[in-house]
Amino acid sequence: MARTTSSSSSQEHKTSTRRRSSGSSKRTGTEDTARTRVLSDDERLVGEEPLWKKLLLAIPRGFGAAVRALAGVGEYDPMYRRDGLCFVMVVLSVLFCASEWFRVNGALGRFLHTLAAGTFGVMSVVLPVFLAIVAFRLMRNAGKDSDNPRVVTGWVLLLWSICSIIDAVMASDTHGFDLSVLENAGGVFGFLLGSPLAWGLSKVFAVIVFVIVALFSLLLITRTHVQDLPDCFHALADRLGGGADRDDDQDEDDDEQYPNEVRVGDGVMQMAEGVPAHDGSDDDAEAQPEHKPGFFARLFRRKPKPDSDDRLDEYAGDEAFSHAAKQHGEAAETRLGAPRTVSSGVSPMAPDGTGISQAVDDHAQMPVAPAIVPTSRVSVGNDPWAAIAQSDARGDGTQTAGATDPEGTGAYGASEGQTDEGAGQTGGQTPAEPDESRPYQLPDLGMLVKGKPHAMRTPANDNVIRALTDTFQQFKVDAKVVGFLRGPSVTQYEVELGPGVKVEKVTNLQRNIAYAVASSDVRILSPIPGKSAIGIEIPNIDREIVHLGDVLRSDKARNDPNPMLAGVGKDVEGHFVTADLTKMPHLLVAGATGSGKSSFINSMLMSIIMRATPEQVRLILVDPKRVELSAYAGIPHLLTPIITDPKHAAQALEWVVKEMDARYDDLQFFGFRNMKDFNKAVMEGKVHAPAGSKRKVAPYPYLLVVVDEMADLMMVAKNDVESSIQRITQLARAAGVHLVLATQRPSVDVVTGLIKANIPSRLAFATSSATDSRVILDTTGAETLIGQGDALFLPMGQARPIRVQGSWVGESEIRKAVEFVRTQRKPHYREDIEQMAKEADKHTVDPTEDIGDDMDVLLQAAQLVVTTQFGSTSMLQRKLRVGFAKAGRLMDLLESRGVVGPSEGSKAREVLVQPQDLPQVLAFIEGKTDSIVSGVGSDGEVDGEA
Ligand SMILES: Nc1ncnc2c1ncn2[C@@H]1O[C@H](COP(=O)(O)OP(=O)(O)OP(=O)(O)O)[C@@H](O)[C@H]1O
Repeated sequence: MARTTSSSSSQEHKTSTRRRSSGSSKRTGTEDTARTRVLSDDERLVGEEPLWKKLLLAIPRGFGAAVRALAGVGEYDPMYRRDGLCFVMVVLSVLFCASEWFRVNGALGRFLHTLAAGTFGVMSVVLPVFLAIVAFRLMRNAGKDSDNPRVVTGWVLLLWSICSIIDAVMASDTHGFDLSVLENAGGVFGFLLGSPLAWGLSKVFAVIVFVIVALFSLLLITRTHVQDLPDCFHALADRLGGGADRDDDQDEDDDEQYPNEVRVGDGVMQMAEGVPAHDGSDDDAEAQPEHKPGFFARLFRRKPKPDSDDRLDEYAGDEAFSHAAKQHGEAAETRLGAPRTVSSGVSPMAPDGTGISQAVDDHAQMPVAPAIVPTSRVSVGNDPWAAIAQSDARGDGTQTAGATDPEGTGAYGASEGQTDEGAGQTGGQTPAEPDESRPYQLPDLGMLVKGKPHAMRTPANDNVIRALTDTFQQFKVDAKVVGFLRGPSVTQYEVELGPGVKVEKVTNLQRNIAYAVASSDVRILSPIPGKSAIGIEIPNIDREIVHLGDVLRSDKARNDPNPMLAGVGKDVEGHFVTADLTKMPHLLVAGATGSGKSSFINSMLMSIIMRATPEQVRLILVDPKRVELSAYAGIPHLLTPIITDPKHAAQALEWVVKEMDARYDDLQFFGFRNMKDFNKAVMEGKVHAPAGSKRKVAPYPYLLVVVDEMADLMMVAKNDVESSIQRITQLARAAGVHLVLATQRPSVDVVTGLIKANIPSRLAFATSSATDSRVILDTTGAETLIGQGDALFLPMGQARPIRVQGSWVGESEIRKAVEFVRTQRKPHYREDIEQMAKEADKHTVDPTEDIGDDMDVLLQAAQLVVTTQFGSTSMLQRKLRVGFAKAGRLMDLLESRGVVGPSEGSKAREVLVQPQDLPQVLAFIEGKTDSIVSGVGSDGEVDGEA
């Protein structure tokens, strides 16, 4: 990234230098640069204009330039030109108002009347209004996206067709050109087409033609497409006939769209006992009638500019591989290669080398294929050095990571208009009032950024091969790099041993290799599975970004209609990796802070937004960090507003358990083993509601619950969360409910044995220690990952984790896609989830109620257990001098507060909090804080940081 930035800035520098040298040599550097920029802007503006416009404006521009030159005025602001034009139109409007409406009898008045009436006939009377409207429009709308040409063309066409109609009716009987007749008909303007058409076709047909043209011009003015006309008529009929019909339609639409949402009190089949009914009337906004701007409103309204909303051109979250510090300058890079070349004694490279770099160049020019980029094992052949020498001699073709393809951003503009609806939280952006009668459209994959083609070999790889070979030579190990596989972030070098050489001779060199390649993250695989060779994985210094768009556009993803498919990234061989979330069926994502968890969750959610309709997948997003998932606020896939309060999250999980049970009841009732079969049978019309029931049987959507930070939930309501997760994970697969749990604290108190046992698929990003890696993957390895999306992926059923570079999706892409879906449908939230949370809040009892008079002794017990990290009842008996029954009760109280785990028979209980958290624990037991981790207590006395 750093290199890309510096090279682009140096490029800019060169360009400006070139411009300077071609400009006036007398100017100072600063002036000159500024001048170059202004000129180039202006040139760019003129260059973008079509030829006809340039020709048309050549004379006025030339005149203006001459006046400015004479008056000594500098460059003008193009805005003034527009204002000037509007001003002239307003003045003309006033003049024609005087001549046409008040018929002022001066010479100018008469001249203007002759001019207007001669041109427009009797329509000259509307000329002042016409000019005023056009001036008003130009004043309010400017720029490329203003639609001015279309709207002004519409108005001119309307005027022309009316003039032509008048001409056809009133002047076509006079065969010939008679200005006095035309002045009282459609003027010269109408005569041009009106009379000829009336003469050649008959008056009636000419009029019909012009009426059609007039209607078309109205469509142009109102920016209405022909296909929208039925909607317009429908809306008009609604307005005239009252809202009753509309409400019925709305209900029907909702029934179709959310078929499983059983309404309260509509006599439908009840869900299992205790399951809150699926109340379809769950959206406040639904009470408000949909409002689409009317026909006349659109005649004059200002078109919202795509960039007039709150969106930025670029977001901080667009940047992949962000570094806290960047290196600048080229000297450092030059120095890097030089000493090693000398020390290794490798012969200098041939200056006319070809081959390798050529291959790299070819890749650079390769069109971006939507299919899987084939990666073949690059064979270095018998003599790798020749190739290296040649490639280095060329010294080009390096693919630097970090640069995004600006063209790939796609020209997807924001949809028109935004409202406050659906935000409801985090001050999120607001979607337009969606027209839900239209079929739902998935966002176009072209909206996502295209990455560079995968490079199979770069000079950086050759440098590493040289360093490896040097190391083997220096330590007199008979081993040779015979090939390598370049992935986006890591390359696996294949090393073959000479006869009789022990594998340990290479594995023992790990630290020396790390030193030689200047990377601490060297991983040695001995052997590479399925090969008699050792694999050495070394991070690429020129990492590639794996764009989610490329993963989703791959053949593999395109050919899979599964709405729950997530684009994970690329493996070390450069193959795209996708994951079927239904098969996971639950996924644990863990890694240290900054390792790429949130980026993965973004990619996963974006995969769903891009591929699944809200009818197919519904989401519950839990974001205790509050900012990570806020971009998704208001998407129609959401079942509840994004949950940020960990306590409410625990309630939502409970709701999921009930929903799942209800689904099970349904499956049982209809005799299906899982939701997939049930949905299939419903689609084929093989499932019918029992006779007498009004219920419509419809496919169930998948339900995906994403928790961005599990630790926060576990701290608040460990037992509830754990038991909900356990129940969901055990049963959810058949019911189409799937969990994705992420945490940056992969310690045993967060990722408990119970959770681990029930979540079979794991995705480990870089961890800070081998212990953390073991907690997630049951094996080490994640601690050697290089961060920023580098991950070990262990899907269910696979014995060994695969190394992947996670896919990246920028914030701008997320916002575009989110806006696209939000403008189509409103989210239909389930109120019962929120109700459960509210009721739980109401029922919150005094946290110290069950402790009674034992508070002091309980605090002592907590202190003992936490400081000794030993959860033994007999220890409490001894140290606190209490009986067995009391010690047992104290231990149960500690369990209910999440201090110790459940009883494990005669063994001591697991202690779930660390000694350093003792002050928070004591405050929590005393009821001063809401949770063991919360910083400030309910009465504000305790600071969790203490
Ligand atoms: N797949 C990726 N490709 C490129 N860069 C990435 C990728 N994933 C993460 N990064 C880089 O790493 C930074 C941190 O990533 P991210 O926010 O996903 O980490 P995190 O694990 O969620 O951290 P935290 O737990 O603190 O939220 C990103 O801003 C980005 O610069």
